[in-house]
This record gives sequence, structure tokens and C-alpha cells, in this order.
Amino acid sequence: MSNEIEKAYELAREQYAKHGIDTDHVLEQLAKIKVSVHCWQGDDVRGFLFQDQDLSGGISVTGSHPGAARNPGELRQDLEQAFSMIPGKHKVNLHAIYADTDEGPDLDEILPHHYEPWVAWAKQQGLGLDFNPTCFSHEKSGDGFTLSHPDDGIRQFWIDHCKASRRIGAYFGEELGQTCVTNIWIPDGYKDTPVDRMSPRKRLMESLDEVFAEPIDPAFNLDAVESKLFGLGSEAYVVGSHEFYMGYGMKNQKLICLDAGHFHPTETLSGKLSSLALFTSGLLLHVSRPMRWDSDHVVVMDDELLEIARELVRHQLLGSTHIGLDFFDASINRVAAWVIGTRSTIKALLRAMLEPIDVLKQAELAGDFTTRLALTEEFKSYPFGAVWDYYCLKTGVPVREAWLEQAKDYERNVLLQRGAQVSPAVE
Ligand SMILES: C[C@H](O)[C@H](O)[C@@H](O)C(=O)CO
Ligand SMILES: [Mn+2]
Repeated sequence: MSNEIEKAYELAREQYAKHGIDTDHVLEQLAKIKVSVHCWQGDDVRGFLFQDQDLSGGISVTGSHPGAARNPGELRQDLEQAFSMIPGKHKVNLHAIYADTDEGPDLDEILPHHYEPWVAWAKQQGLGLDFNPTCFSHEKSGDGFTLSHPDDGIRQFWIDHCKASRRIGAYFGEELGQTCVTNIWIPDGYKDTPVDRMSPRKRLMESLDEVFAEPIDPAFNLDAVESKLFGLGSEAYVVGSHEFYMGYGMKNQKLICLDAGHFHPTETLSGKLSSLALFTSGLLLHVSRPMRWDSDHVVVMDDELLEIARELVRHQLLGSTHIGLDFFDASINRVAAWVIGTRSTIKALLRAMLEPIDVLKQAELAGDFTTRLALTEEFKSYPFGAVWDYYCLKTGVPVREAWLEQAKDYERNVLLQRGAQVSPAVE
């Protein structure tokens, strides 16, 4: 098998070389890209701090596939399993509710040591960590408002939570020697048309100013802010809209987080990158797959994913863009969901790197749109799959669908052995 893969790669290498594309170099570049894999696919966004709280904040996970992780040890075990089927070294994105501690801190009391086992594990696995304050699934977000809440006390609680989160991000960055991105998303909004759209936004702006007041070394932690068009129960108005965070992020040098599911259905994230990149200090992506709404389906290599990858590659945005995933599907094996979404994202980046970018740009500049269209179309059937297979082989992960048998074994031997109750950590 490995001989066949190597032979196919040699043929592919020759074909790409005819267009000046050095596949060996492309694979070296690909290996440098880190995808931030979101931990919350592993347990349907439940977390470990408030396990009796229902998921709130206008997001929803559907499906009842067995085997969700019930404690931090199981979640790490599942992530390790997923990473053994994903080429490259990446990052894990944690939410505050994934603290690994018996101390039971409230969200405004979280401290770096509550996440120490995650750091020890990340070091051992050679992974980076990213972070998010959890401004939902909590009694103080019950009426749908957090950082823009009209009540000073409740707003202060969420400000303190976000401040604590940045310090945890800085701790991750310092400990792991890899910058942590701490992303703030809040659900605040109204189900029906508000009378006053301005005041909640003013409160949010002031809360964010307070959250970001403490200087933190950007080598350790970078802040990001994530907008949204609507949520379940906030259909009419979301305080943290795209325009709000675009303005806030540019004015205050914060990363702007673009979630593929957070725009009007015909708007594309890929269409926004080249504009925002000209004016921002950097971007964070939440690569997701909206189906008619912000449904957070598992990412697949569809046209939009490819177009996002092309924008990042063609305009050299990989250095300033942090690529995170954000989907949660409980109707399929959760480990497989991670593997499918992450492999598809990396594969799309590879495909984008294997295109004759300079030739296409020159054709466009010369007004030769025939060549542009013809080459773009022909390259769709170039043997990128042979290069991908070779990359998997060389990085020691299963080639093609071979990973599925491994995932099924893991499901049989581990996931299906889990009962419904919370069990002690597996370690
Ligand atoms: C759990 C995540 O933080 C959440 O999905 C957020 O990023 C979002 O996209 C909400 O719609
Ligand atoms: Mn998101």
C-alpha cells in the first residue's frame, strides 16, 4: 500500500511541477498550519462546571449518539484518539466551562490552576491551547444578556469572568510557548424588535473596554471578538453584530472572529477576508457549516470551505489568521466528527496550495478570463488526493478512509462502554 501511495505521489508531483508547483515544499508549508480544534464537539457543549445546566445562549446541539465524554479525562482521551487520525500538530480550543477541578469555582472565580491538567496534557501531546469565556449556560445569563446587561451587578459578573479568562489565556500561552487566542462571544439579544438598539451596544462597548483594560503580553494571549447575526431567541436583534465588532476590533486592535454560520445565508465568509485583512491586525475564523441557519454542521470540503482556503493561501493570510473550528453534531460519532471536520479543513488548504496561483493572477490581470476559467476548472481534477494520501502516510496517520475502522473500534471498545452517569476521570 505505501509503495502504491508513493508511486501515485511521484506521478502527481511531476504533474504539478509542470505548472511550477513544488509539492514537497507545499507539504512542508502545510505542516506548519495549526488548526484550533474545539473541545466542545466531544460532549455537546456541556462542559464540567455546571453539568445540570441546559445549553443556552441561542445555540443548540441535536442528536443522541452514544458515547459523549463525561469528564475531562474522557474528553482528553477522545481528543487524543481524534488527533491520531489527523495529520500535523494542532491546538485545542477550550471553553471556560471545561475547567478540570473539584473546587467548583463560579465563572468569575476561575483561575489558571483550574486548567492545569489541560496544560500538562497539552505539553505532553505537543499541542497549543486556545480559550473562550463561557457567557451562556449559566443562571446569570438566564435572560439572554451578559456583557450588555442593564443590571450593573450582573454585567460586572460577566466582565470579571472575561477578565479572568484573559489571564487564563496568558497562562496557556506562557506555559506552552504558543500564543493563546481568547475569543469572546456573547449571546445578548432580543427575540423581538427592540425600541433601543443603541444602549445595549454602548454597555457592551464599555464592558469590553473594562475587560481589555489590563495589559497582557500579546506573545502569550491575543483577544478576539465574535459577532453574530441572530440566535434562537435573539432573532430580531443581536447586540454584538458584525458592524459592532468590526468597529470595535479595528479601533482597539483586537482579532475579529468570523464564524461561517453567523451571517445572512447568502453572505460568505470567504468574500469578507480580503477586505478585513487590509484593515485589521488579524482574524480568527470559526470554520463551521451552516445549513439554512447557524446549524453548526460538521465541516466538509464544500465550495465555501475551498474558497476560504483559497483566500487564505492566495493572499498570504495564513500568518495573520487563526483557523478555529466550530461545529457540534451529536447525531454521529463525535470523534469521527472532529476527524472529518479537521481533515477536510486541512485538505482544503492543501488543495488551495496546489493551484497555479501566479499563472491565474497573471491571466486575470491580462484580461484573459478564458484561461482563468479553463485552468481553474481543469485543476479541480488534478491529483491532489495523491498528495494528501502521501501527506497522511508520511505523518503517520491513516490514509483515506482507513481511519474510519479505527474510529469504529474506538467506539466499540471505549465510547459505547460509557454509561449515562458522570464517572471519575480516566487517567
Ligand atoms: C460554543 C461556541 O463558543 C459558540 O459556538 C460560539 O462560537 C458561536 O459560534 C455561537 O453561535
Ligand atoms: Mn463560533
